[in-house]
Amino acid sequence: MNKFPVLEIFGPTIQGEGMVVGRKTMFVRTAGCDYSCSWCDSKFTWDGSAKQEIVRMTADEILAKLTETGGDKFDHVTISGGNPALLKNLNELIDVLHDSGNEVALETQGSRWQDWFISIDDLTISPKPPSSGMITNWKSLDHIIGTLRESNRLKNTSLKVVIFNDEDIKYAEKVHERYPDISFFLQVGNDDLEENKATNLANHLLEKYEWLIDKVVASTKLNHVRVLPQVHALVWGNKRGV
Ligand SMILES: C[S@@+](CC[C@H](N)C(=O)[O-])C[C@H]1O[C@@H](n2cnc3c(N)ncnc32)[C@H](O)[C@@H]1O
Ligand SMILES: Nc1nc2[nH]cc(C(=O)O)c2c(=O)[nH]1
Ligand code: SF4
Ligand SMILES: [Mg+2]
Repeated sequence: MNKFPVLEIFGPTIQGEGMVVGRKTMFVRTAGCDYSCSWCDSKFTWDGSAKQEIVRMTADEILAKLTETGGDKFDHVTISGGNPALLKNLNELIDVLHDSGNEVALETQGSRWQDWFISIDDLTISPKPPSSGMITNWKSLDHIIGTLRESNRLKNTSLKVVIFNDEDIKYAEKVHERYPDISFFLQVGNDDLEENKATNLANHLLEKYEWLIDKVVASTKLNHVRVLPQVHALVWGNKRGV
């Protein structure tokens, strides 16, 4: 069996973002990313600072740890990172999770395709706007969305763009125009990753949320969309493992 680099296994908690926001879920966070977003809230997955915490685990070992941590208090597992789409054999984990009665969600940025995307129940693709410092490879994104469409998986797929400024709004409009039939989410960007008091962060992020709502309401190109904050950031602030 293949081993996967795991940085965190936690929960049950709620999915704080996007298409299944509020859903009770466990999290598996893999190490390693092909991007380096300026505002990444999970930099420890790729900047080397948590290198000694990475554990190489088989799918069975991950399920055992999920069960040890969450008991029988979960039936949904979200895989995030880093970019879990760097892991070619992750189908092994998805199969083990499905076989044990779980639904499986995945968070990725849309830079790499994997064949196992078609077995994900809740697939979130989060292309990165200009504020991240990353450049979108539209060919890759077209290929990913096109393959999901041909495989009849668009019902299981969503796009989620994190917004920090006006340029990011323009980028979100472009993404939504390019893939109009995919469930589309705009998410408040957290620009204060150092704040360690949850209530201070919540007050700040709620102001950002109001700004984002105002922008989307005023846009003629963002109609069939949803606007959300990171609910976990409102409740627990910048705490890790929630
Ligand atoms: C940490 S990433 C891991 C998965 C994948 N690498 C990706 O970016 O989609 C999970 C989600 O958190 C979002 N995110 C990261 N930093 C953020 C921040 N400072 N504020 C709001 N959302 C953020 C990402 O855009 C992504 O949708
Ligand atoms: N509660 C909670 N919801 C989340 N949604 C996406 C997360 C992520 O870091 O990928 C995340 C996370 O870390 N915690
Ligand atoms: S793609 Fe995701 S994990 Fe990678 S740097 Fe950007 S936000 Fe962080
Ligand atoms: Mg997060």
